[in-house]
Amino acid sequence: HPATCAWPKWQPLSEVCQGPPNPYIIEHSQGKGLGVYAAHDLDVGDLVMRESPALMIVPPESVKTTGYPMSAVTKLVRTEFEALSLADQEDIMSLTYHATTTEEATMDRLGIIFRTNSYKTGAGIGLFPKMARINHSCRPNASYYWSDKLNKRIIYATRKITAGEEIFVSYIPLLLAQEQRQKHLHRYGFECTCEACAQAHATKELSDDRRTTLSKAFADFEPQLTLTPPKTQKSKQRARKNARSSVQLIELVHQEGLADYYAKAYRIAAICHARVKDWQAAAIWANKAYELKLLEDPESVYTMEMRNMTSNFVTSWKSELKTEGQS
Ligand SMILES: C[S@@+](CC[C@H](N)C(=O)[O-])C[C@H]1O[C@@H](n2cnc3c(N)ncnc32)[C@H](O)[C@@H]1O
Repeated sequence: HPATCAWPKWQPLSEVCQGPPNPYIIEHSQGKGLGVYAAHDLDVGDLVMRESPALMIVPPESVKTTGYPMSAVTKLVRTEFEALSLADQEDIMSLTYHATTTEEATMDRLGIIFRTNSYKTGAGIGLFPKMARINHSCRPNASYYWSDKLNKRIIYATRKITAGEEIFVSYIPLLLAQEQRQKHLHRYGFECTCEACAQAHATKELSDDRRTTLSKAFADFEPQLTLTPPKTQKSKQRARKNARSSVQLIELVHQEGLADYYAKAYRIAAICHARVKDWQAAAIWANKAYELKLLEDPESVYTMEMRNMTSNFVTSWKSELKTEGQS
């Protein structure tokens, strides 16, 4: 390999550098059917899988109360499926599925497989037969994004993963108490026994509290995330309070081990500290968010946003230091 090949860190595959064998293996997972395991140690940001959809559809508009019109989806899926090779069709039909009683009465097996295993891909929904073997955890160690440019879905480690450890993503929103999470998971047909759900009662209550507090805090912060400086005495006071609360938010998200939400919390802290002109803290938090966003998707608008914020806050911090030095 050339010296520039930094596999398995994120890097577009070149013709020269194909990297070592897959960073994952698919094997039996106790009580969960098949699962995906790390073939070697993985660091935060390391690539786990990159896969193009074996089948992709652009669904009709989703209805707020009932979701996608499943009969239309099933029809689209069937058309795409019939254009595939026999081997690809067999691969898809071997995937696990779970159907509700209504689904069993109204949908065919292919439609149900698609519903249980598909993921969003920008404007479409795709089926990725290898990724479809990844099981769910309410405290996952991996996350994903869709790259339009590569036409691939990318799964990367969000925590350190040791060789042999199972790789998990989340199928559902995670800032919910266990009971609500379980309701979301019913459509996949299993009772979750992940490390977050299997905790003893008292620890689980604490975990539920943290998740509901985080959910409310993220929603409360949202309308206040502007870089316009506060003008009135009252809004200055609120901005100072927000800066303190944003640090508590980070502590909470770390305590809960929800790596999927770290960058979101760092971004909030960066903006809140910029509003009170604490440029050093603002720059540090923005840079932390940038580092995570960069690992996830170097080209996303969120990565660019955090890069710009970091550079602006560093500039303000430098000019503050210069002014202090002159006085
Ligand atoms: C997308 S598939 C994942 C791969 C699947 N284990 C297989 O063998 O193909 C989703 C299905 O996996 C199982 N599953 C996923 N996460 C699980 C978990 N945390 N506990 C138990 N079963 C799980 C459920 O049967 C679910 O419907």
